[in-house]
Amino acid sequence: METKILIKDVSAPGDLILETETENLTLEVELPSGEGLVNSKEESFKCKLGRSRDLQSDKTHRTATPIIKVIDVKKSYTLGGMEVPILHDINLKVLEGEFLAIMGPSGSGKSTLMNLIGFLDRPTEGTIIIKGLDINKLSDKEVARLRGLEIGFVFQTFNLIPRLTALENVELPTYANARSGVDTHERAKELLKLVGLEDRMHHKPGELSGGQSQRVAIARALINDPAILLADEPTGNLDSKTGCEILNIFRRLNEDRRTIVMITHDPEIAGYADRIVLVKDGIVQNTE
Ligand SMILES: Nc1ncnc2c1ncn2[C@@H]1O[C@H](COP(=O)(O)OP(=O)(O)OP(=O)(O)O)[C@@H](O)[C@H]1O
Repeated sequence: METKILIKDVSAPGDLILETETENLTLEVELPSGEGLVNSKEESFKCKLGRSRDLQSDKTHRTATPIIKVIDVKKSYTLGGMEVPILHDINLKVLEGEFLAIMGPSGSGKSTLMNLIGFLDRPTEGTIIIKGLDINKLSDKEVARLRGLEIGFVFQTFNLIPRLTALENVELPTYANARSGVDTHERAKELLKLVGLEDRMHHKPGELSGGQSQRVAIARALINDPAILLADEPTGNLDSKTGCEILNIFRRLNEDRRTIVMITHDPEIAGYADRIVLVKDGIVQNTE
């Protein structure tokens, strides 16, 4: 039996919010009953690596508008008084609704690039524009707010707070930034249901498996309904089956219009994305 959820009003407390603030669209999401984005009973959700034909043909949610623009960006670190260049003249556009994989060898600058895209760091030179806003023209406070509302992060090591429950971890970002009119407690519960952790809400990270922890991290990343999800080796600490389930969650989120940028060194995992860019020695080797 399937449950149909019709999401109409993003402002009503308790609603599952899957829309951006600016695009007040009606959206239908069909989920297997009680399973959210994860179906542990396997049937309706095939865990298969690689792009499915359906995925490639159904890209109606993608627009031609770049949501991320990286323009002539350089990044250096100062080490022992010396400036060490890490990224050289990076130019990259990510379209709204796109699923992009960034690949490259260890030390090539992938995480550095992701930190810049996620406004966790500022470029030494060049411009980064997220949703039309130029980081160079924003104060630290404005950058923090934009990051808190529009960007969700998922890391290889989950980065959950050990003494907080899954539910408390998911709610945590809303103490710093939250969208007005949203019941964040209810939304955190809905998101945990969505990732299949309804029965683990009150467990602490030490009582969860790696896959469950990563699902909590994904729910946390979605708590403020960000337009962009940034994932740095999200399956790096997981076995292949669990990693595959996480990738399927990303795929569903992307089908629901979320822009995803994922770092990976694994070509098979990168094959899940719409497009792959290669970073080598601090240079983007291909932009298409
Ligand atoms: N805060 C920092 N200070 C100095 N050097 C840094 C800093 N962060 C990263 N680096 C250096 O920048 C280079 C690129 O690091 P980065 O983490 O971006 O690579 P990566 O491609 O993500 O690697 P990996 O796949 O191993 O995670 C490395 O040589 C690293 O030592």
